[in-house]
Amino acid sequence: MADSGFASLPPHHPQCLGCGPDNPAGLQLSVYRDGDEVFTDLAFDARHRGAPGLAHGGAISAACDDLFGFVLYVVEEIAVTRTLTVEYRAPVPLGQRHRITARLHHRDGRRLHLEAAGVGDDGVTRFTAQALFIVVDIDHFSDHGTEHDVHAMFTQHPLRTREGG
Ligand SMILES: CCCCCCCC(=O)SCCNC(=O)CCNC(=O)[C@H](O)C(C)(C)COP(=O)(O)OP(=O)(O)OC[C@H]1O[C@@H](n2cnc3c(N)ncnc32)[C@H](O)[C@@H]1OP(=O)(O)O
Repeated sequence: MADSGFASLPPHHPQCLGCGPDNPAGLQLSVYRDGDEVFTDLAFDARHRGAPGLAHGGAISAACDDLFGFVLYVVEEIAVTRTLTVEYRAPVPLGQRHRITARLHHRDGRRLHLEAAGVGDDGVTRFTAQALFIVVDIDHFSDHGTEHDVHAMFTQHPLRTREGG
């Protein structure tokens, strides 16, 4: 459970693999904003198992990728992942809570350089991640989702489109 006093951020959409509350196969991240950073408190469970007792690297990567998608609320742009690098520094035990924090490192035109770290309640940093997101406009999504779903995703969110300002 996150500390009170931080702004809760809405999921990208209800079925999102990372943060959708209606996706039973998802991570169901609850994400908060703390100034220019976003964070989530996550304990991987049996659905995310890799080696016995340990979280799968793909699940850790998915958590980082989705959390980076919440930095967009800070940047106030729509962007998508072009590259994602995860450094697995130590095994992540199932059931052990980690706080994953993400932020914009710097921006270069359409390129958003992002960084994240996952730190256990015991203070151990078990993974870090860097990503390059590229700013896109809403048309990026409209070829694949229904018009209704795409507009619902963005009208609920304080994200600006490149065209919309
Ligand atoms: C609403 C948000 C939800 C968030 C959910 C969580 C995040 C996600 O999982 S998003 C889903 C996964 N990602 C995707 O599906 C993206 C798929 N890729 C694409 O659609 C395209 O490659 C896309 C849109 C990223 C970029 O394509 P395009 O718009 O043609 O850009 P492109 O011209 O190739 O590159 C844009 C700029 O980035 C630069 N660039 C591209 N790749 C790199 C790279 N690896 N390193 C450095 N620079 C790069 C280019 O040189 C270019 O620079 P400039 O503007 O100065 O010329």
